[in-house]
Amino acid sequence: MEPDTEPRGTVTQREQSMVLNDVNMLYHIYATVPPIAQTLMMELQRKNHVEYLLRGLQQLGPSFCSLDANRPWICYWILHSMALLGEFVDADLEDRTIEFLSRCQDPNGGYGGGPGQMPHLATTYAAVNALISLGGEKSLPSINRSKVYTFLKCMKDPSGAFRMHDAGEIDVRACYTAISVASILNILDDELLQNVGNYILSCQTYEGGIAGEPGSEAHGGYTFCGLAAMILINEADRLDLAALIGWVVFRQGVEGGFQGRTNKLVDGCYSFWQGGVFALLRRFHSIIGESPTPVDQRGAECSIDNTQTTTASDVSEGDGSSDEISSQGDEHCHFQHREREPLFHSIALQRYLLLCSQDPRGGLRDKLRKPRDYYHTCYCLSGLSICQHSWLKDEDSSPLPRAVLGPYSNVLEPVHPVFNIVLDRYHEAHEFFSRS
Ligand SMILES: CC(C)=CCC/C(C)=C/CC/C(C)=C/COP(=O)(O)OP(=O)(O)O
Ligand SMILES: [Zn+2]
Repeated sequence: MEPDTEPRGTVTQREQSMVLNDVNMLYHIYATVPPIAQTLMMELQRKNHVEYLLRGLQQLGPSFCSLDANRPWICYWILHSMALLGEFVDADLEDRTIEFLSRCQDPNGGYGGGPGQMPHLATTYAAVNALISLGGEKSLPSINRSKVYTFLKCMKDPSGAFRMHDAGEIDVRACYTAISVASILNILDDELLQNVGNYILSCQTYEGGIAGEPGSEAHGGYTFCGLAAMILINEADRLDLAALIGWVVFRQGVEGGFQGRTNKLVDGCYSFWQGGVFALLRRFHSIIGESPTPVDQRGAECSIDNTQTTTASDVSEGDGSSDEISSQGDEHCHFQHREREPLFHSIALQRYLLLCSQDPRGGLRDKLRKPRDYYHTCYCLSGLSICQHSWLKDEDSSPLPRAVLGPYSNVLEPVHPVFNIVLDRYHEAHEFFSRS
């Protein structure tokens, strides 16, 4: 038998070079086609994405069994993607979705993966975010907040952390989903808050990122969850933020996309889990009135160019003669306001999302050769929005053209990074739950 030559969970050099070959080949094709074809390749295929999303939502009835314990998630992934694209669903689909999610609500509080299923924190978070993404006067009142509160209290462990479900596992995901739901529904109190920060703190690893549980490996998904929860409970400054920033900046690969953890492949969904960490850090620093130190200040003295279309060659290297991807950043200058530059390479990430993750027939995916799915569609679009809106002076202004790769019509709605809900819907929910 062959000895195990690679540590468990680590990608092989062969897997890594296959991904790089695919990506390099596509970027090379992009660089050699005429400008009109480049524009097409870099365009967000809105119409096809909407068609793909609506097909998924229409299938959510009892016959939809493929992800039976995940149906509130499917609702959230689709409705949030629609909201990012600035689209609404029609009244019939809206009613059916609200009715379906109400049937997932447990009589004792919280939402299960389908009607009659055991309530679970992940599907409770998904259902609440789905209903908020839908918005409107029927959707928000359908959430039984006092019962959700009872459910959250039942999930609270004496240690301060949360369990995913009755007698289920304790982890950072459970802490984030509980705190996120409680916060947006305006039911967060001292009892729910008690000691949750200590648990999250115990999950920050020697690498600087956050793991799912104490002693595990730092991962983008859990780093997002841990930091977002710490911001919500006002304890983010207890984390070693310098180490966390140091960890996350090195998760962006030469392909432009992010990996979830050290020595793993890039994947489109981490555009949000890791890209969202930068948006959280920016938000946190603006709350406490500081500016995060840019890792790369090369753009500091450059002037703004008003070109309407930012092309992928804007991210190519040196004299532009090579199509190969280099691990070095680009030499382009974007803004005079260095305090608002993102700490990651936003244009390179947009290039990865539009060229590699986007399926031109609609939907987005992990990487080339992988199939599209609703999870990746949601988190790739969320990451794209984070990129486009990462250079703003404030959250209400529109992105500058140079911040947007491809035609300006690619611009998506901005998200609230803590909840991953489109900003308008977040404000509507915040207002609604503040008065009721
Ligand atoms: C709100 C909520 C429920 C958040 C979930 C956050 C999240 C995405 C956690 C990731 C969990 C994890 C360790 C995946 C590794 O999968 P893998 O080994 O297949 O992937 P990898 O090779 O990219 O690490
Ligand atoms: Zn993924």
